[in-house]
Amino acid sequence: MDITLDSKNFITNQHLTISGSKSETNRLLVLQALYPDLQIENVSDSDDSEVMKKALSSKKAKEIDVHHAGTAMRFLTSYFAIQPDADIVLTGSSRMKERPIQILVDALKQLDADITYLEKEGFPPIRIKGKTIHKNIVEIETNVSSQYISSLMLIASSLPNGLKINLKGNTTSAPYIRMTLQMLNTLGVDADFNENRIKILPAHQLKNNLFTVESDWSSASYFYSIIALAPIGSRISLSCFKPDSLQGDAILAEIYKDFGVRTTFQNTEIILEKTVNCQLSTINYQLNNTPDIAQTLIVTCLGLGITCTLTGLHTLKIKETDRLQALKNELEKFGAKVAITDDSIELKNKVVFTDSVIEIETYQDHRMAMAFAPLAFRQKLRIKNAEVVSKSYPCFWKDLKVIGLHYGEKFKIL
Ligand SMILES: O=C(O)C1=C[C@@H](OP(=O)(O)O)[C@@H](O)[C@H](O)C1
Ligand SMILES: C=C(OP(=O)(O)O)C(=O)O
Repeated sequence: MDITLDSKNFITNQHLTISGSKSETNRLLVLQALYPDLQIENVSDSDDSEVMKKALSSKKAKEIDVHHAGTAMRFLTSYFAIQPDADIVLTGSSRMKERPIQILVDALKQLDADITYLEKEGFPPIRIKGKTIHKNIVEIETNVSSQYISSLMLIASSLPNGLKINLKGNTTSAPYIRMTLQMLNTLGVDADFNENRIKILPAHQLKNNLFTVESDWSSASYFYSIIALAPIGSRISLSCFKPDSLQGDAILAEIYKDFGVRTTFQNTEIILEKTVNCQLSTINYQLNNTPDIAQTLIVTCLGLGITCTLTGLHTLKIKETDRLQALKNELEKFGAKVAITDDSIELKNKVVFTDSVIEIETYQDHRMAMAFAPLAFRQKLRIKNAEVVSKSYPCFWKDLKVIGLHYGEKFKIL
């Protein structure tokens, strides 16, 4: 499905409820499989969480296909490795077969797990024969994906001897590791993280059995971008969010001040309001902690006529697509000059928007579709394969319609 966007009118005072964080949800689903008394509120409606639920409930399956869901692939690898009756093949989309998993598999093998590669060494699909794991010390590299570390942390308290994880190298996406740690602590698991050591004690049961998931800040990023590109006075409220978020992407409230967007917390809502026009001509961000908002940010900059350099992005090449290359390809369609390296992207000029329609390819990446949508304030867009958004945000197009963004004939509610 393609969507044509042509947005002229906008917006005051609309409200949206954003679904639960997919990162928090997918952690809790693993923990719920390990501690069945756990109850989860505000579960994510994302495809990635649906995939996770299905995988964890198909006890007799011989093969599980996680499609594009990175967290499901990584978290389920550890989960099945410690199920004594499991003998399962974990596979995914063709892109998933290009997303590395060796660092995690090697760490689990240090613990005596039985995992083999079925196609290419280091990549899914993998065969996992589960067993009881008695070892309790592991060393792991941290500069490729934080999901490997979270994956080990999620099974740690279910191991008879708990787990000590020694982290090696420069940690990428660190807030996601802290999210896992804080969630374990909130549930009453004894877990701590000091310098480069994580220590988690065994727990037969959880002390707290209810967890309410905060809504998804990465999903909120697209509304930050919309408000940044909208006229002064535009405003939208989103729920359910907390000032003391576990999600690193909550930094959006700070970052978007630079673009004239004020965030006010009111009970469980955030109110985003465009208060001033952005006076900046250029901006730099180091996004090693928050890779998922890189696409949103660079598109906001293009829309506002701000040049920018985003660094700390080496992991973007191994996400749903090579996001650095995909951004370069699509931004250049607007006349942008874009330079990429292995870990950065630079937008070098201000572009002139026109009356023509620009077609955006989405590369099977939900965030390509959602990040470009706010540019409808500047240029008519045709977003190809718009249904990709369901990986994290199935109601995205419907929600844009609710807040008054208008679409061409091809618009359909998903
Ligand atoms: O743990 C998580 O929930 C996630 C960690 C990050 O991945 P990396 O650690 O691979 O960067 C992030 O990009 C992804 O969307 C979700
Ligand atoms: C990178 C992402 O997800 P995952 O790695 O879980 O596929 C994402 O949602 O942007």
